Amino acid sequence: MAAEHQGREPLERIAVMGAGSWGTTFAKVLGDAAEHHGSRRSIRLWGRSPEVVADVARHRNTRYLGDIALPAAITATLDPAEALEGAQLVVLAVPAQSLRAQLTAWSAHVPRGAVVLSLMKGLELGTDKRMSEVIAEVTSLPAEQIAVLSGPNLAMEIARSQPTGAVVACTDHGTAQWIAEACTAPYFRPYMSTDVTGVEIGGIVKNVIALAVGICEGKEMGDNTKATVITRGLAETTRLAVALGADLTTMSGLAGLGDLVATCSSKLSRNHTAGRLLGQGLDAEAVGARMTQVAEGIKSAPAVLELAQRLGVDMPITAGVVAVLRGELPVGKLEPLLLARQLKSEGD
Ligand SMILES: NC(=O)c1ccc[n+]([C@@H]2O[C@H](COP(=O)([O-])OP(=O)(O)OC[C@H]3O[C@@H](n4cnc5c(N)ncnc54)[C@H](O)[C@@H]3O)[C@@H](O)[C@H]2O)c1
Ligand SMILES: O=P(O)(O)OC[C@H](O)CO
Repeated sequence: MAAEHQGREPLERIAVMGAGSWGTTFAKVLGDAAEHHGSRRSIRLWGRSPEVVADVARHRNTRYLGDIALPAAITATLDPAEALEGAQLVVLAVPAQSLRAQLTAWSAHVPRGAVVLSLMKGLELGTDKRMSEVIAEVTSLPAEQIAVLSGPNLAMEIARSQPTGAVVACTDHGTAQWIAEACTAPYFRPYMSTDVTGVEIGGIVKNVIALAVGICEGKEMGDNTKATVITRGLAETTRLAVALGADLTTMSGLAGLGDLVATCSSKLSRNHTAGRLLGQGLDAEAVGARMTQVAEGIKSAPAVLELAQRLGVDMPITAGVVAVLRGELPVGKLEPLLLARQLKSEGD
């Protein structure tokens, strides 16, 4: 099926770099998709923990996914070169702030014709670059070989085969379609887009807004408050995305509104959880110490704010979250600060 697009061959050899919650779950999606379509496929999962790699050999990743069984097509290795050898698709699922260093170490082993797909939802601190931009810089691959996937994709729900949608974006529609076909499973429905910027910005900023909603929850505020933060959060996400050249419609789609709603409402969300702890009075350091998995919004929030300020985009919720994270604003002052802002029209 995939061979019909851009002369690409069927997707049989995939490397997934990162054996945490999402890397492992997406490997499972790819394995289940191949099984569903009766296709041959080898999925090599790179992990840095010997225990996790040994567990995956027994078709489990207990640390991240409990007793969920993994498809036989998935094997795991500690050796990035072994994972990457001959890969047609390289899927990246490590914490955003570690990507540049890791990919630099791996890039000599990335096959030149491979497409690189980012699953990550973070903005690089210090450069304010999106993951697709970091990938382009480190690998020098052309845009048609760089794709991103985002949407309301809480890993544990997907690992349990609960249905969801996602968006695969690449400037080249054929590449997006090739990937979308390869990851279509009975419980996973990808849509295609050429709006890489919009899809990434939706995924990055929803983590910051989820921190804000988590703060509301930690302070035991009600649903009106949370709905207001979600809605105004979408407004500031949209302002940033459009200033960066994204399509407005992406923001009302799965990678915008869809992911924002999922992350802001779910107890499974690490960003939402981190926000709740902030709302209960813990400082950023104490919250970081409690988290066993990455909550990208904590590190990305200052980068999002810096990017917005550089573009002259107003992002008051993000600014408030950053001030709380930096310890510059007591969490109890966030609400009065946001409510006391100058009156404005809703569309502004
Ligand atoms: N978990 C989800 O539900 C989900 C869904 C969609 C997108 N994402 C995104 O996917 C990316 C990966 O998230 P995840 O949930 O798999 O994270 P995780 O914390 O569950 O796993 C991260 C993995 O990266 C590895 N790793 C490699 N280098 C690392 C380093 N320098 N520091 C820390 N860990 C390192 C860890 O060992 C671990 O296997 C994030 O950008 C996240 O926003 C996650
Ligand atoms: O657990 P979180 O907060 O990283 O969110 C996971 C996914 O991004 C939800 O789509």
